[in-house]
Formats: sequence, structure tokens, C-alpha cells
Amino acid sequence: MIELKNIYKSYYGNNGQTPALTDVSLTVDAGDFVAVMGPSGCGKSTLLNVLGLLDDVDSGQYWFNQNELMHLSESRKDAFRQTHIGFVFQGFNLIDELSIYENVELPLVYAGVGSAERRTRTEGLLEQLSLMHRRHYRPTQLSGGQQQRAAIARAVVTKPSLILADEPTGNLDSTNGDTVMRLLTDLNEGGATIIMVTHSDYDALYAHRVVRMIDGHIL
Ligand SMILES: Nc1ncnc2c1ncn2[C@@H]1O[C@H](COP(=O)(O)OP(=O)(O)OP(=O)(O)O)[C@@H](O)[C@H]1O
Repeated sequence: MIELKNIYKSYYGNNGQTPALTDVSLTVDAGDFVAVMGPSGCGKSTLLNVLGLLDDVDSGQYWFNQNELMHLSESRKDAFRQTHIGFVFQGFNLIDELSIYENVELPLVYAGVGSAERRTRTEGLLEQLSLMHRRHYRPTQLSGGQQQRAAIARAVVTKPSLILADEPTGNLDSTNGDTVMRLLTDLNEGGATIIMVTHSDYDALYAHRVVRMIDGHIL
């Protein structure tokens, strides 16, 4: 499903060049559940951003179902991301001005899904994640676990084939963390491919395999 070939990526700024990924190659099959682990600064988030088409690379190829993506125009990358990829960010990235319902529904609005279907899917997920009773609340009025569940609902409401999760339990206690990991497991069993960055050996047990990084390399 996914093949990264010889990816190099540096950040360029006032402090000169900072290499973040050095000759990274990675193959992920459809239906896999991969945990990416490694010390702080080794390039995990950069790798996830590259996989999510949020970051350009200096060189290398990104194949997704036989299509090379790095050469696409920005608008085609946007369209690809909307259709195929769901992101779960560490800091939730929910929009404070919108209700939980509106946050979860938003990707469907962008995708041009009709209102009846939007409602069915949004309510279905909110129900499944025990958030229906909080659907009119703003994100800041929810607990950390509820916010993370809402962020996952938003990430998966378009039924993406690839879910990218950056430390999805990072801000949660163990009970909420388990709920989130079980939810990711359910989505994986439903056919979604998952790539998850984590510092937690416990969370990595939910994955089928662990990819270890150090200094911008995959070991
Ligand atoms: N915007 C940026 N500008 C310059 N350097 C950056 C930028 N973002 C990341 N880096 C550098 O790139 C390297 C990889 O960073 P990255 O965030 O991918 O690491 P990480 O493994 O996700 O770390 P952590 O576990 O602490 O989140 C680090 O050396 C970091 O300092």
C-alpha cells in the first residue's frame, strides 16, 4: 500500500540546515498497524508529516497504491489527503469556535458529502464514542479523553484507508488511553491501515510491528 523510498528531508532556517530524515525507506501493507518509536528528535513526527503529505521532502519517492505522490501539485495533494488520510494529532487540534458535533462533521463538509449522510455518520461516531451527550459542547468544555475521542472521530469520519496518529494517548490517563487504543484497534480490524508514533511500550503492544528510528534513520 505504502512505499517510501530513500526519503531525505531537512529543515532550513536561521540556524542553517537541520537534517530530520536521512535515507528513510519503509513499506507498509494495507491493514497493517505500525508503531513508530525512537528517542525525542529522531524524526518520528517528520515521518508522519511526510506520510500525511503535510511536509515536502528534499528527495525520495512516496508510493501509495502504485501512485507516486511527491510530484503531485498542492491541490492534488490536498484532495488525496481528504480522501485517503485521517490524522490524529497529539494536541487534538479541535476548533474551539465549533461544537463537538461541528468539529466531527467538518471533514464531511469539505468532502462535499450531503447533509443527511453527514448527520448519519457524525451521529453514529459520536454515539460509538460515547460523546452524543456532549455534541453541543465546545472542545474546551470536554475532558482530555473526550477531546481525544472527538479528535479521532473527526479523523475517521471520512472512512480514510490510512490513519496517522501522533502520540494519540500522550495526554491521557491509562483508562482513556486504553479506550483510544481499543478504538484504533477496532478501526484497524475494520480494514484501516494505522501508523502511530508513540513513546509508550504499552501502546506499542497494540501494533502488529514496531519501526524503530534513531537520528533520522530507520533501524
Ligand atoms: N520546523 C522545524 N525547523 C527546524 N528543525 C526542525 C523543525 N521541526 C523539527 N525539526 C528538527 O528535526 C528533527 C526531527 O524532529 P521531529 O519533530 O520529527 O522528532 P520526533 O522524533 O517527532 O521528536 P519528539 O519525540 O520529541 O516529538 C529534530 O532535530 C528537530 O529539532
